[in-house]
Amino acid sequence: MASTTLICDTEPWKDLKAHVEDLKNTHLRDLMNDKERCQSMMVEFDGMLLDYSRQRATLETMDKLYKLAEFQAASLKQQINRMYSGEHINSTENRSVLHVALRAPRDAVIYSDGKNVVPDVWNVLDKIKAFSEKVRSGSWVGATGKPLKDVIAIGIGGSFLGPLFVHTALQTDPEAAEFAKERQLRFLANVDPIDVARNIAGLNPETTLVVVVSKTFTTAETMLNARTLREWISSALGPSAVAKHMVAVSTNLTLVEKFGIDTNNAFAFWDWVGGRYSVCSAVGVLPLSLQYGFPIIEKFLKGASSIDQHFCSAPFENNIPVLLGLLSVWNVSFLGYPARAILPYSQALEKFAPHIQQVSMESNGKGVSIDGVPLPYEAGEIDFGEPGTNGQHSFYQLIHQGRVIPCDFIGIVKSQQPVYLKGEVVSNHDELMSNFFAQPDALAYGKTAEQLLKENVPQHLIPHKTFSGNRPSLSLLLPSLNAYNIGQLLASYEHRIAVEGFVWGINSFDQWGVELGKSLATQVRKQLHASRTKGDPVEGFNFSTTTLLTRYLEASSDIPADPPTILPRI
Ligand SMILES: O=P(O)(O)OC[C@H]1O[C@](O)(CO)[C@@H](O)[C@@H]1O
Repeated sequence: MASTTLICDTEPWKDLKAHVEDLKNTHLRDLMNDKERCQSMMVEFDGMLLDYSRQRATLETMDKLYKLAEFQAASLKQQINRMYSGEHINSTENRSVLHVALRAPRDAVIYSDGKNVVPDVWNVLDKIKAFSEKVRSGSWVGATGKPLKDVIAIGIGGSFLGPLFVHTALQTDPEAAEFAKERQLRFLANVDPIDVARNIAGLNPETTLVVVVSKTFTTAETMLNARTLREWISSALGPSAVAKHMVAVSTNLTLVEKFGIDTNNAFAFWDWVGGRYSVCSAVGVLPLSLQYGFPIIEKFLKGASSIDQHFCSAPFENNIPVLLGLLSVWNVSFLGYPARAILPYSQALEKFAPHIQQVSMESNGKGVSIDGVPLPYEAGEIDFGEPGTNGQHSFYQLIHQGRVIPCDFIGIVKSQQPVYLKGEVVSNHDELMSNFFAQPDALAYGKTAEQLLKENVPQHLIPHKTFSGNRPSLSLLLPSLNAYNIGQLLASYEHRIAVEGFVWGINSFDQWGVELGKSLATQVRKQLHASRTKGDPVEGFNFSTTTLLTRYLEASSDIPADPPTILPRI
């Protein structure tokens, strides 16, 4: 059990604070000259290579970080063990945190509340396998007897971002793409009717299966979108078609049934799976198996499981998620860099940063310790990112010469879609990877005024063309980007974020911060209804909101009080 002492009051924390001073005058240029240091800052596991030599850290820094992690207030190893053994480490919701069980081998034993949950996990996986095979083979057909070749998955937040990331990453993997021929998978997340319009554009309800994904089955956006697509199906095919065209993924099977979905076609998961950690549950596995077939998705689960085993068994100095997590704590809490850029040099990973943004910011964006004590230090970080090289032509200017933002460069050895053009200097993937290798050095070394002078740069441009360097980054090199590697990448980041939260002494597995906005929206929804249907004046809001709401209502007063059902048409 972690102690209630705040980590910032411990000796290892204070020691690290003091250690920042030792590094103040050490430039990354100099650190990079120390080959022995660089060698010890390369870690390999299961084909993944992590190089963190471009962090503003020495081997002494790493020792101090390990000490911090081992110290009683952080007790990282113990906390990891508590997670794997199903203790209720999500204490504000009194829940275990067992997303590792979602990808555990069939014969693994993982307990939550005295029960081995692995057989339940595999019951659902087997059910998904059977169902997805029926749909994919055409033995499950729609209400008019046509096979269902298109899937719309409705869900938001954790019930959307992870599956979207994996789908986007698999789309161009030749093996996965082969199994997805003639099929489409789309994601409807935003309650904005434009998202509905875009999702149904070009689809025929007769050949479409809708998967409603919601842990709670109460999320306002998801439920309105689900009712909208239910209407889209039933207005085209009759209400009885819903049973053939809508299935659900949820922990709340009672509400699934109430909604009108046959619970035989509902795929369960459990309250010990946090929404943002649910991509390996039916939340991701069902839509992805419908698109790519279960065997491909099983490989993804195996990749994640490989990292799960590594995370709970490797010593800290060889443990990729632990190293990633500790370095993030170092950057945020000691070097004072509040943000992190996630920069995959792979277009297939274009949705990785948005997914990790939720996993990280919803997990660690907390202001109090796990015991409710206000934190005297900042926890969490601002995550953002874009695939290289697009990011280079967007926000890298700030990263090179403006603020210091530690960067994660993620590179892939073998492209999913290689292109070679006769006569070109390098292949297209080598061109991409040239940037992957160049950017970290540009950030670390920079360019001095002396160098510019030697290049005869005019004096007045020297300040503008100088790069201070000393900007930290890390590089992660994956052998390829198939389902297995995608699983590895996902689990590495999930665990990294847990490590950060464990050290900061916060609860990374609740998300109370999303509640206030939701309840205020309920009040606005009631007002809009009352104003539109009974002409009630706007009441109970501050001046600003009253003015905005009144303007909104007045400017849209042509909308009838009780309009007929209208579905988008594009
Ligand atoms: O799966 P549900 O219950 O619809 O919730 C969707 C998302 O909403 C949140 O509760 C808050 O945004 C997320 O944590 C969750 O992933």
